[in-house]
Amino acid sequence: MTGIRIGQGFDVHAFGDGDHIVLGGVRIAHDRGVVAHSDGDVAIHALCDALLGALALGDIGQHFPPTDARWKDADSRTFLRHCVALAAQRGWRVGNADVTVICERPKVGPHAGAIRECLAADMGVEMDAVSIKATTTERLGFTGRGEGIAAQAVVLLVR
Ligand SMILES: Nc1ccn([C@@H]2O[C@H](COP(=O)(O)O)[C@@H](O)[C@H]2O)c(=O)n1
Ligand SMILES: C[C@@]1(CO)OP(=O)(O)OP(=O)(O)OC[C@H]1O
Repeated sequence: MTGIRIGQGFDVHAFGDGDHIVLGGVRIAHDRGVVAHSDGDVAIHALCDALLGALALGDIGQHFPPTDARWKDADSRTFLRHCVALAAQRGWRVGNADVTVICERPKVGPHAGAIRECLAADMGVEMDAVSIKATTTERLGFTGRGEGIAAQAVVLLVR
């Protein structure tokens, strides 16, 4: 078996009532919340799917079914640490990860440092192995209309 694996993930949640969102494990004050079974952390959900993809182990909904009451309002960091443990059990560790968040608001840039710190801790890597970026869609589409937030992630696993 070769010494590297790559995976990618994508997640979307609709905005709903609330006064904050959780992104990359960090609580960010906002005039909307997200509609989700868990805490609705799109960055971590995309990262989990990237990890599970690299491992060819299905997707987040198969490991943490939205029909399971255990995951109601769950802290998504639990999911991320579980996916990293699944990788470790198979001899893999995270090489680096790159996440793009897609929304008009909130601004992600001011929180990037805290998010990278949080994700790096959960993945057992240095902060310089974790990238978080953000983009608007120039007011186009569902993110552009402020209806929801999306994230995509790419992860490299190494032996
Ligand atoms: N939710 C967001 C969206 C964007 N940013 C930062 O603003 C820059 C410009 O965004 P464009 O969509 O106009 O390219 C972007 O490069 C990010 O640095 C952000 O922090 N949060
Ligand atoms: C995270 C889980 C947990 O039940 O539910 P949601 O918070 O709704 O998030 P989603 O991105 O739809 O992934 C599915 C589930 O695994």
